[in-house]
Amino acid sequence: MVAPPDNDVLRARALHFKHNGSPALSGVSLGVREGEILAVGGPRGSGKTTLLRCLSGQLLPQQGEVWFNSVPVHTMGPLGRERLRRDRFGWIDPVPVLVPELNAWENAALPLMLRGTGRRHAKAAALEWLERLDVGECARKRPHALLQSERQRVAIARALVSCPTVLFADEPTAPLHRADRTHVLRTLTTAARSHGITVVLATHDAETAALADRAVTLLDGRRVTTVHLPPATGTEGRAACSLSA
Ligand SMILES: Nc1ncnc2c1ncn2[C@@H]1O[C@H](COP(=O)(O)OP(=O)(O)OP(=O)(O)O)[C@@H](O)[C@H]1O
Repeated sequence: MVAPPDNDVLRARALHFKHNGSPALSGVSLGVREGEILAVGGPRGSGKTTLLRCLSGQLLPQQGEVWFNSVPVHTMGPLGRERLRRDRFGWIDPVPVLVPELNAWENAALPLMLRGTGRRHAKAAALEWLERLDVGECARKRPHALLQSERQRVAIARALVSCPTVLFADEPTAPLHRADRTHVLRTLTTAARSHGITVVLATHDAETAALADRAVTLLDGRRVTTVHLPPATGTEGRAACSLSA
């Protein structure tokens, strides 16, 4: 087993994963460089979520390797992977999952408190992120009193609050109106770039993928060839298109 190159914070080698016998990933390999925003594109059911779950240690591939820096995630036990996720990774689901008994700032502050940060400091950091995501006024409301789009912004604040090494975002703007998506995505990508957070972003939306530094595309659990295009004037990030399966 050989660790990935130094500039890859994450690397997958020949990943295979089947859900109850049905293939979701069939030999996917990729590297994610430190600090980059990588979009994982592809149509529904192409394996994006399964790939992010394998990369983040939530699922163990049946074959293949996942490396986080020089750590072989695929050989770690459940406790080690749980600790890795708590201490180094952030996660955004397409649908916000918040703790119903906690208000918005307490939800957003959770990752810091789980790492042992004091309540005062955790609250200040959570409030700052809620403000940036335009839900500062919701700080004292519980999830049931929030709109779905507000809950998703709280979930995004929670994912960013601890400045994770890698943030996995699975269709993070799915519950938002189209008009809100660009603002939230820009907040997310700007925050990631300014804090050096590596982002792996699953999306089937080309506009979202265009905010990334690089895009890879899945089709039926396999990577398809990706070509990089130079940055277009007035747009953030670079575009990419897939040529062949
Ligand atoms: N828990 C599960 N049980 C059985 N099959 C599953 C399960 N999760 C995913 N699959 C199947 O695995 C394949 C890949 O699914 P996955 O969710 O990874 O794709 P995706 O590209 O993220 O799709 P979407 O854009 O719809 O979220 C699909 O055929 C899907 O139906």
